[in-house]
Amino acid sequence: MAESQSVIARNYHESRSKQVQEIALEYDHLPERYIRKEDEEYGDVNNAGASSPMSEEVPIIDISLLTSSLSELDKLKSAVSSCGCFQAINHGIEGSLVEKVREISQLFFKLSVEEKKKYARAGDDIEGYGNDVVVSEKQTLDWNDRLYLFVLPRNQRRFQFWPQNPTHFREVLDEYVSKIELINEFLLKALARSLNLHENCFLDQYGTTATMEARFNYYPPCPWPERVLGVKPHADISTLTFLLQDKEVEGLQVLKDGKWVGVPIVRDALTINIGDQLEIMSNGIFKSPVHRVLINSKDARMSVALFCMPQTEKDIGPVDGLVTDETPRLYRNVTFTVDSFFNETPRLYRNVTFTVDSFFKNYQKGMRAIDACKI
Ligand SMILES: O=C(O)CCC(=O)C(=O)O
Ligand SMILES: [Fe+2]
Repeated sequence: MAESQSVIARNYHESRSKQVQEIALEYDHLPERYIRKEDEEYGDVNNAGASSPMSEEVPIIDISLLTSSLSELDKLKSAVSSCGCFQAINHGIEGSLVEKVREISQLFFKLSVEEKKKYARAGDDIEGYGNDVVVSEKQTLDWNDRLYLFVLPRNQRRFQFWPQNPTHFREVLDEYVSKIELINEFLLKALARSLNLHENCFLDQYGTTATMEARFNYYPPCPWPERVLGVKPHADISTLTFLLQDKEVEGLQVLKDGKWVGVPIVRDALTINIGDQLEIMSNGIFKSPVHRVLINSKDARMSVALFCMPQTEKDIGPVDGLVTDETPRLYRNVTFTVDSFFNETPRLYRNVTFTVDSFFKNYQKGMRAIDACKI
């Protein structure tokens, strides 16, 4: 009894104080806190460990054609209305910049844990370097270390969390963020046109000082890959998410018609998915997909996600043209805010409040933030 208590205590302490990268080096045991539970899975559990990269399930869209080709626009609409994600090619970001983004991520995660901890997240914060955010003692932890940064608005950046090593980290990230800002705007217009709406209808709700968050993900290999998940099933709270996948190591899956579908690596492509806020704005036509990340026993995997969000505290709701007698409003309005993580006195709004911490709390309980907004 005393022994098992001490094992529990050891596991608990480890999951709080150690990064996954450190745990992965001790090949003798897997802390309990990381072992996945069946009741946290979505979809067909028999399919839970399967990885089936099927490129036809996640369409490749040539986004340079979206202003000139109606068939490409239609292909985009059908992709985001079914699996909710696509692989964007010809996005206009030079290959050399994409490579640099991968490189700064790689160089950062290669630093010693002590060096990385200079940018460590505070216990009650999301921003910074760390592993899974702990909101409950029962929560299963993701097999993932990350660096989380609020990159927009520019005047609210907290540079104490932006690595100075590698030295070009800040410059490269800033350049990449500027490019993604433009693609995000371009795509929001194209998505509106694909529904025969005024091209600014999503952008009008978006506001003038948008929010963007960056998450650099590092997934160490695990000797028991089927017992952990890199990221638990979740949907993003964003409007659009831009993901730079690892160049060689797969792992991302999206839930499509109750089955997990692998998202293959497509050279030079950005993997883009709809987030909850665009599902709400489109009154449910565009789907914010549930997705997760599998781990393997041999190779570490890296990815960089940029989450584009509207200006905080703006009212977000289904756009006028999409609410009709035949297609009634499916969601209440939401207001997106960035609250401190353990804020015990949440601010009240007229509408449902979508906070980053409510997202994490729902996520850790296996629920979706968007469920609270359904009528
Ligand atoms: O690493 C990936 O491929 C996906 C990561 C992800 O879903 C996230 O950071 O929200
Ligand atoms: Fe995600």
